[in-house]
Amino acid sequence: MTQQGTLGVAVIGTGRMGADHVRRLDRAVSGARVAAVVDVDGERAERAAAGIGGCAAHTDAAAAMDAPGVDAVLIASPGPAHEAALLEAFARDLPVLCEKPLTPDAASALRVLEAETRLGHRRVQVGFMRRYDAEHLELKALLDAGGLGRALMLHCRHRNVSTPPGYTEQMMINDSVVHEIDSTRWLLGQEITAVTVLKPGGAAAPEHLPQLVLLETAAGVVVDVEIFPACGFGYQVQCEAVGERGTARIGDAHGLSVHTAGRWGGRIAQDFLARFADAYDRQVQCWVDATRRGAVEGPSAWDGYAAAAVCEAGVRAQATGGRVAVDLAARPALYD
Ligand SMILES: NC(=O)c1ccc[n+]([C@@H]2O[C@H](COP(=O)([O-])OP(=O)(O)OC[C@H]3O[C@@H](n4cnc5c(N)ncnc54)[C@H](O)[C@@H]3O)[C@@H](O)[C@H]2O)c1
Ligand SMILES: O[C@H]1[C@H](O)[C@@H](O)[C@H](O)[C@@H](O)[C@H]1O
Repeated sequence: MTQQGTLGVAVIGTGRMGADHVRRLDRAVSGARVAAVVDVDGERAERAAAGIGGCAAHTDAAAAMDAPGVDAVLIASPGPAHEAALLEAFARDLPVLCEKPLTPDAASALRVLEAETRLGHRRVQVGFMRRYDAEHLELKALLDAGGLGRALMLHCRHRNVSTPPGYTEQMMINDSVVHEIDSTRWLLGQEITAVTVLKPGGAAAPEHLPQLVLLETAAGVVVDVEIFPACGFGYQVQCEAVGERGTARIGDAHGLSVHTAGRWGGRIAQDFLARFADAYDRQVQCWVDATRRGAVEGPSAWDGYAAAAVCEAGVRAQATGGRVAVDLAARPALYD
């Protein structure tokens, strides 16, 4: 860190999410600066570094981590590239904020977990940003206080306007429902034990049509998630908790509601960058603050691994049409 204690961050991957984090670290977050950016596409890295004083552009993550002034790493490359970057960061004992998913499958997530366990201390915060969203925090506080009595069900909806090029059916689980998997574990404080996937329209449902993902938890809570990856009209993340003594629901905010000329209506966010802007800011600020104090907080590598294990069961449930039990390794004491 510099004399003033400013955290020098290397951002790996400067695509949609990485570029947004570069802007956030440069302009919205206090106590940090972008010391280096990395992208396998060198021109993209150069564009991300342009205008940021003292920020070097690299095409190799290891070289960026060794550059002067780099104290911490933010990984925003695609999921399959996360394991290699995490292991490079561990080799240098650098703190990491890693975008979700920790890695795209349970075996590689377990390797990361074991590598961090060998270090003997936590190094990773995983980018499950909903844990920093004001509405999700309010719902969590209500559930923790027992405001609904014992929780019994969650009804969730996760809708995107359209699918990006190369989107696959498995990405509905690995890329999108992974968020509901993490919020279920976090909101309820329970592991998920089984997954079933139902496909309206038949087994050969194409990847732009909605699916229903059913999660069962260790204490018998049932969670249904509608994942609709190309709904066409907006980006929606909704969750209704049902307890023994009442219900509570988040995600309905439409901003300004206008009633005029026999009609009423509001707006719907078009993407996650708009809907979760405050949550991303809070997530990165909390990571910077904790890192400057020498602490590691927030969603852990265990949370990343557990989510990957549930996703793996979910992808199998998608393929088989059956109920698939989640196979979870024992939790190392580091994550108690
Ligand atoms: N938390 C959220 O809401 C959220 C939203 C979107 C994406 N994400 C996550 O962020 C990550 C990036 O997603 P995106 O939408 O920005 O993808 P993207 O395709 O827009 O950008 C990825 C970038 O990484 C670069 N890249 C590829 N391999 C690399 C490597 N080995 N080293 C360095 N750079 C590499 C690519 O050239 C590209 O510029 C993914 O893990 C994704 O799941 C999270
Ligand atoms: O990668 C994105 C991102 O993680 C969003 O938060 C999620 O809502 C989308 O469904 C997913 O495709």
